[in-house]
Amino acid sequence: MDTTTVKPEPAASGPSSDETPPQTVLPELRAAWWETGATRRAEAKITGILAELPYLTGHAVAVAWRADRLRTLLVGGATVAGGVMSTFGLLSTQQVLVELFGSGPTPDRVRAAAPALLMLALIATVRGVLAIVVGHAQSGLAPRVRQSTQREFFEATSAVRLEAFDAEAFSDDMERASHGGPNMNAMVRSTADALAGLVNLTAVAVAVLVINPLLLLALLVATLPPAYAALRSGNLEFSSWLASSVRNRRLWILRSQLADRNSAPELRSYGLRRFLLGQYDMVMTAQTAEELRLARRVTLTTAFGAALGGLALVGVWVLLGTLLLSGRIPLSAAVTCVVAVQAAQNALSTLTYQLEGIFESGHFVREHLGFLERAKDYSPATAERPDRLPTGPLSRLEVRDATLLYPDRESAAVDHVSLSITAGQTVALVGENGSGKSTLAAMIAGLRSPTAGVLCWNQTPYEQLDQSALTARICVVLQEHHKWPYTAATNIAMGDIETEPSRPRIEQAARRATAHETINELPKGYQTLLDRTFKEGQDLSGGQWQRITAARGFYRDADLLIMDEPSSALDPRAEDALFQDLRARQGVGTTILITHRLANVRHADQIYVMHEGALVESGTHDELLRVPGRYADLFTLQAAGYQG
Ligand SMILES: Nc1ncnc2c1ncn2[C@@H]1O[C@H](COP(=O)(O)OP(=O)(O)OP(=O)(O)O)[C@@H](O)[C@H]1O
Repeated sequence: MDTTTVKPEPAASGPSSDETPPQTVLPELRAAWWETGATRRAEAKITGILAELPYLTGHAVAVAWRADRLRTLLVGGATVAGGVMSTFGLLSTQQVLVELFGSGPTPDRVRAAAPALLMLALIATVRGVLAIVVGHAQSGLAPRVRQSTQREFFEATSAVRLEAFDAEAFSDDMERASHGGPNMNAMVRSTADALAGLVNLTAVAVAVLVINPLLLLALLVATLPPAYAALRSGNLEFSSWLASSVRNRRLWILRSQLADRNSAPELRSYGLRRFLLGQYDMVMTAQTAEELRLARRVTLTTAFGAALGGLALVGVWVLLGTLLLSGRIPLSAAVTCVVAVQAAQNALSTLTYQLEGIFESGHFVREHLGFLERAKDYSPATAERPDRLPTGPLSRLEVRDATLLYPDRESAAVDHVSLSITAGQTVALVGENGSGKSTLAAMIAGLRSPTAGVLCWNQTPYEQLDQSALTARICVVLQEHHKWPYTAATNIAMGDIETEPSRPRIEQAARRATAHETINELPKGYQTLLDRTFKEGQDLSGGQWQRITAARGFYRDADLLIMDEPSSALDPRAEDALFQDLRARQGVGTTILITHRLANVRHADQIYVMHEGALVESGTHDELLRVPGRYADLFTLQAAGYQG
């Protein structure tokens, strides 16, 4: 996009050395959700816009019809009726003029024109009422259209397999499709308004035809060239708008560096002010140059359009003058034609504007529909298969030669891993960062499917089991937990959303996770909203959130509890309490623990050591310490740190 070479002032460019080449080209921004639509509009030819209209308007009508038939009928019916009224309005205007331009004394002429004038007033009133009906029906239709479209979208996003979110294209698609609701709404509204413009234009043409067919020629001369110019300058206006919005996005990025609380401490402590101001100058100079270039082209095209409109009007006057002088039309028809031209130009500008709207919002509607189709590729297709087996209580869990390769990654995150866990055992997964522990845990939890190999619950492969029944028997406390914007009580009770929340059970889970005191100290105790977006909402520290997350895990009371780094943010006392509780589960429930604090896994029945996706060692703590290996190395290293 931007290839302008703009060097920052040396004084303002901050640290630069031979190894760091000066930044001479602005880096491309990743496309924002709206950019694809706007770029498409900026590049579209008029024929391209017109070619898309039948499909888009047809879809808009179908969506509106499904959302609310009565209101759709009202909008369509009242719009057409309004157009019919416009025809009668013009015919009455002409009648008034015929009477006023007739012969005889003025009072007689006015009296003769009175019925047509009354008719005009009546038509204006009916048109006003019809406009209110259309407006009312449209406002009722809008929320229904938006709601049904958004629900469709959320149904798809909440159903797709977790793997979908690994695909970059899927996330981008999802971002763009998430705007389908408002855009579907806009498209339905634009379609209705375009219909109004079209009906009004037709109404004027019909009236003009009835008055004198020759006037139709004048109408065409007056309307077609400006319509062409309007659609053409639309492209450039879009390009110009795009350029300014890109500047705004760049500015927004810079604001997050120069005027933000989070960056403020580092900006000062590293003395980054001059460097960042230099970046600001570089970005804005290049961006402004691009905008000015486009502004010049927009001015030229707009001037061209205005000149075309002016020429068309001159053409109309010349044509009318010729027709009048040759006696082929009366004066009243000529004056009515002038009124008709005005009305037609208004209708046409509404029409072209709405066609642009349909095309632009239609792009996002297409994105939305495309996304729903693509989401089907990620849907758990077999989840509802009737032949799936129920999941009984866990007696043995097996991972057989399981491998998982993330998209766009060369090496497997989990590489041919086999292990087995017996009910009641506490098992630990340890290893360096990125060794595949969380990925393996996600497979065991049924959140991810292996690329190769199988996982079995009591000898039955996962894919033969009823998926929701399987995940109901497993609880995962994730390393990257989500901060749900609900009360503390709900945050815990969400661990078992299918059962009625029970306060004693919530408190018991909180106590086990050492969260009870923390919650009681909040302004509204368990009823405190844990999100500062809400009035009286509170935020918690990282460790306090971690306690709530652990409590949610305990609340579920599942056969298998998987805890991925449950204590990384806990203070030593809370950590000790948590692991004592987990130790008490040993022999009663099955637990998989992932942690880097190896002292916490000493009591595990089995420790699996992972390295670069593979399982490299296994055994109890004592067994693993007896032989030189990764576990012994890591443990000794950590222990030495504590001994000082
Ligand atoms: N969603 C993902 N898409 C692509 N690669 C991923 C994704 N999640 C993890 N990885 C990669 O897979 C490998 C294993 O990651 P994983 O999170 O399982 O490691 P880990 O042992 O749990 O690490 P840590 O101790 O840091 O939590 C890493 O190389 C990581 O970069």
